[in-house]
Amino acid sequence: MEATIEVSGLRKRFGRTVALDGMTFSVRPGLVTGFVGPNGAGKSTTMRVILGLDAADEGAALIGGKPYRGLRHPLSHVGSLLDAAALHPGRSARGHLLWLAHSQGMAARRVDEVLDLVGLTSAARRKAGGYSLGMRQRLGIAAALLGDPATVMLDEPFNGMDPEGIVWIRGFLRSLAAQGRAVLVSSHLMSELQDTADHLIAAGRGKVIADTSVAGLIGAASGNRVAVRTAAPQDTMRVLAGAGATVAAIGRDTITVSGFAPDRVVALLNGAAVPFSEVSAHRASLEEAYMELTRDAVEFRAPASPEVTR
Ligand SMILES: Nc1ncnc2c1ncn2[C@@H]1O[C@H](COP(=O)(O)OP(=O)(O)OP(=O)(O)O)[C@@H](O)[C@H]1O
Repeated sequence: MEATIEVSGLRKRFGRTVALDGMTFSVRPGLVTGFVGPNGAGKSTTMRVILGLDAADEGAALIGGKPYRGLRHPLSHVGSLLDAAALHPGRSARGHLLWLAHSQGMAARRVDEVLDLVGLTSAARRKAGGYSLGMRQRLGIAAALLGDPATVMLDEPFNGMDPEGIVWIRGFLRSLAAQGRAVLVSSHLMSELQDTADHLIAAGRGKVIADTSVAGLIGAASGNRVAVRTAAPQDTMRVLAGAGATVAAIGRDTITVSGFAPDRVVALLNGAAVPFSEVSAHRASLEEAYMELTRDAVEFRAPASPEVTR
């Protein structure tokens, strides 16, 4: 079966709340697709509809061309992590997975394989009630992989992960995609998906507001911009905006400049005796690219309101 998810025209209301308002996108094999958007955008509801846990009022969700309920051995087609907290606290990780494997007619050997894949082998016999949220996420991911599915769908898998866990999960998601699987990962923090997602579906108010490759998004957001690192951001902005550049503050000590080549930026700052530690071609972070996409960036444009740069 092909590793794809196709969602078309999903609509769903909970009473007066419109959770899904025509959600439409597809997830392709061999890529990590980030599913992003603010709280309440409809990400979890979409995933629940894909898995047949919620019924849509309208529209269709297909996994490898079939609705979830039409899959004969669902866990071998799609693995999912929706709520890592939903565990029996008295059961060990191994016990939990054995129970799941048994209910699906899978061999116990596969349980040890997935425990190893997610790095839980040494904690496998401890009770899950004592697990940190990060360990529960790993256990949830192990459960998702039990059936060696072509499609993997994880809702907020970075939640509760420590920095080491975040690095691990990024690499892990990349390896799942490299094996040809279709991987859909939701997050409301863009930084989590940095260097991980190949493609991005951005949702807002129950529908898709952007469906784009990450490389294209970052390329477009980077533009022909120059990044300046400086301990004097206000002076830097004043001088460069005064000379006609479009400038934007993207961090405490980083300014981006459009319209000027790096050597012109250096000459202007030197000429005005403004200190800086680095001037380089700018590569937008995923978070920055997303902010631009959703037009949240704070921008200072040259002639518009010079007083803001003072
Ligand atoms: N079972 C439910 N009953 C009532 N309203 C619900 C239910 N599930 C979701 N909603 C509402 O539907 C909307 C979409 O919620 P959803 O959880 O899908 O968003 P989300 O993008 O996953 O958000 P988050 O990032 O917070 O998980 C929200 O307004 C939410 O309050």
